[in-house]
Amino acid sequence: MASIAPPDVIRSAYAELVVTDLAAARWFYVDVLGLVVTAETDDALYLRAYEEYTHHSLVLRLGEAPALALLSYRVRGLQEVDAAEAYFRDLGVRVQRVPAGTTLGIGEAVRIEDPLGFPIEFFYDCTHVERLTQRYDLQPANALSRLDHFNVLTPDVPAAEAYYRKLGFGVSETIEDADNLYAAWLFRKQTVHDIALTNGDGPRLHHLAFAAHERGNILSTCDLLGALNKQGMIERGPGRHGVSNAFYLYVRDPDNHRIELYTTDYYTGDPDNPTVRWDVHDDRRRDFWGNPVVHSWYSEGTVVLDLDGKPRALGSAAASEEKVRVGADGFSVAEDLGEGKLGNQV
Ligand SMILES: O=C1C=CC(S(=O)(=O)O)=CC1(O)O
Ligand SMILES: [Fe+2]
Repeated sequence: MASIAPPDVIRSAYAELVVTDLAAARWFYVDVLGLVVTAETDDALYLRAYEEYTHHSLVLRLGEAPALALLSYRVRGLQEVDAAEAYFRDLGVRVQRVPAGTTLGIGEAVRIEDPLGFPIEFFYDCTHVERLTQRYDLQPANALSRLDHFNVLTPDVPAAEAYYRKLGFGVSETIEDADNLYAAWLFRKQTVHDIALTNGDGPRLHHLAFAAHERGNILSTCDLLGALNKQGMIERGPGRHGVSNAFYLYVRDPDNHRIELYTTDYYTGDPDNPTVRWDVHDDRRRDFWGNPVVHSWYSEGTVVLDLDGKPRALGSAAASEEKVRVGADGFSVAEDLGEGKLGNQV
């Protein structure tokens, strides 16, 4: 029997995070990160960045405990929502067809619990709102332009990569050695990724990333956090990634959700775009300048909910990048640490 074609995914479009204090979250995402409020209710905020004309790219919903409630991809038309329903019903995962307005501003959609354990949505129709690209009268120094990607923690990166390749995603970069594939970056839009797969206990969300136009926007967020004496919300960076080449900063929100600010990765749109394969022992892979990758960045993530809103149990990761190479700080494998010598010290 002919296999059923996957839906034509355009890009990672929005995420829904559960936050425990909506006012604190509003302060962080609106007053500090500069996202724009498209709509707000007693228990939810619908936010977008300055280049975005679709209703939102982030929903913050008040709840008991911090969690990821949904990762949502936009597809190329309503017929692709139908294709998603057929494809995933054939795949045998849990599928829900939800009516327009289930999420404010989003049309009819299909929601699944994907094979990796994540709550995923596919939609096309949505409410258009003012695109603020040239509203320089509104933009702060640290303005963000758009949602760029999701990064998820999963215990079996090879299986996850194969699943996303079958969905038509291209592989832009990997981190690997002879024994393991530790991480992979996959795309549908013509940049480095819409989804990154990070080796670790999962399913958990590692981070959501917003793109800025230039490094100065990101440095302005660093300055703002310092001025507010909230520099402790900076987890990693600023720095230059090896993978993706992007300039980056990772911050933790009041519920400890991880947000990356990200700029200047590269075009991946030609059909023969080559995959960049990093050796896990290359200390430039995670930070091109050799800055340390802090332990929390490898180990911490956000709980994921199923379609009934219940937290998913975690599977344990077989391999661990951190055990092989802590990352750009040059710590080498365990025996180097055992002798008290740093892998990169002469
Ligand atoms: O977006 C990203 C691009 C590169 C990296 S890495 O730390 O350079 O591997 C991490 C990341 O997945 O957040
Ligand atoms: Fe990222």
